[in-house]
Amino acid sequence: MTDAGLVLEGVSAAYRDARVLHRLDLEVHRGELLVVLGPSGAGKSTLLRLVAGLHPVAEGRVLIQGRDVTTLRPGRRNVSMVFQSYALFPHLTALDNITFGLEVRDVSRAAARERARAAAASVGCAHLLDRRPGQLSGGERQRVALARALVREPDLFLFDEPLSNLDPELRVETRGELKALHARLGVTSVHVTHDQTEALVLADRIAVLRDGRLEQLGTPDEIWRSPATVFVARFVGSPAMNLVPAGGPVAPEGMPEALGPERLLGFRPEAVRLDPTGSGAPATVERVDVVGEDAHAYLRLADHLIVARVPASARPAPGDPAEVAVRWADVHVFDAGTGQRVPL
Ligand SMILES: Nc1ncnc2c1ncn2[C@@H]1O[C@H](COP(=O)(O)OP(=O)(O)OP(=O)(O)O)[C@@H](O)[C@H]1O
Repeated sequence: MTDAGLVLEGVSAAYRDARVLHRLDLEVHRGELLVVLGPSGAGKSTLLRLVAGLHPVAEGRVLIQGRDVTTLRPGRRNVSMVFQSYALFPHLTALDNITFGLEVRDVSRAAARERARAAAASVGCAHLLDRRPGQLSGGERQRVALARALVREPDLFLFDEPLSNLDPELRVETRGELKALHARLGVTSVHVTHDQTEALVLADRIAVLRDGRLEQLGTPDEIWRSPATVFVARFVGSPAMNLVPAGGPVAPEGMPEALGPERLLGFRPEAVRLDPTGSGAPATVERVDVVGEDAHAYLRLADHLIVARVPASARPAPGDPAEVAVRWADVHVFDAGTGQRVPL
């Protein structure tokens, strides 16, 4: 038996006949913050709901700190879930929302209120306890929802896109606070998002989910530096990694051997150099998007469009000729058929 924070063993889930998770194996270390990252429909929410006991397990087992909870009711799993929608009761004050359900678990009313105040203080909403959800901003509601999750002192936190309803500035601020809170409490956490930046910033490790299957599990550094598949390579990074067939329009500098079109070469926009050295591939600038200090220059090379990230101050103009160079050290190689990374 393992005492990992959470273990999924060959777990499948379905809606009627449609299977949405396929024999997933996943181990989250105790105290770890794992981010499940994937596009819409990948099965992220289903995975969380299944761990919380809100969706049935079709096959396999779920273990929380070594305890098999596969068939346990949600209330018996000692798990706290924070939803995107906050899921607060509109007719109750923040304080009553936080303590709701605590008193039935053999905690006296006074003790429950004491714990609620402490939890609220730790997430900065102690001054809001008398208000109802309708009198709170989105960010304040999210804090109350967090306090409600905290006060239960769970073995496992589940976060279902808790930042997605916040405006960009508040999202960045709350993301930082969540990370600090996790570092302070050290409770095993699974956080679901489709936002790659959120995943890279928050996670100890990232599980990339695609069509109900695990595409890659690794630290943010591993996911960024050695994406296991074309899917991960393109999903993480914005603009997405360029991909061209080997032997095609771009010949990386220092490439040790010639590769055939059964291989794909991947390189990030920031790896593309536009300085004309006379040896790069000739291209034409098709479009330029300026994003503050950065510019994304889209370059046409025969049938291929690749994107370069350059300083806005040094950006080319649409219609300009350009020369594209990439260093071999910046290139990722994938199998064109399977999409798998090819070790070099
Ligand atoms: N109640 C339901 N009945 C039938 N199919 C469902 C139901 N809920 C979700 N699905 C399907 O299950 C798959 C996984 O959905 P899920 O909500 O887990 O994905 P997700 O990765 O969380 O997506 P999002 O980021 O959009 O929330 C999708 O194909 C979805 O259409």
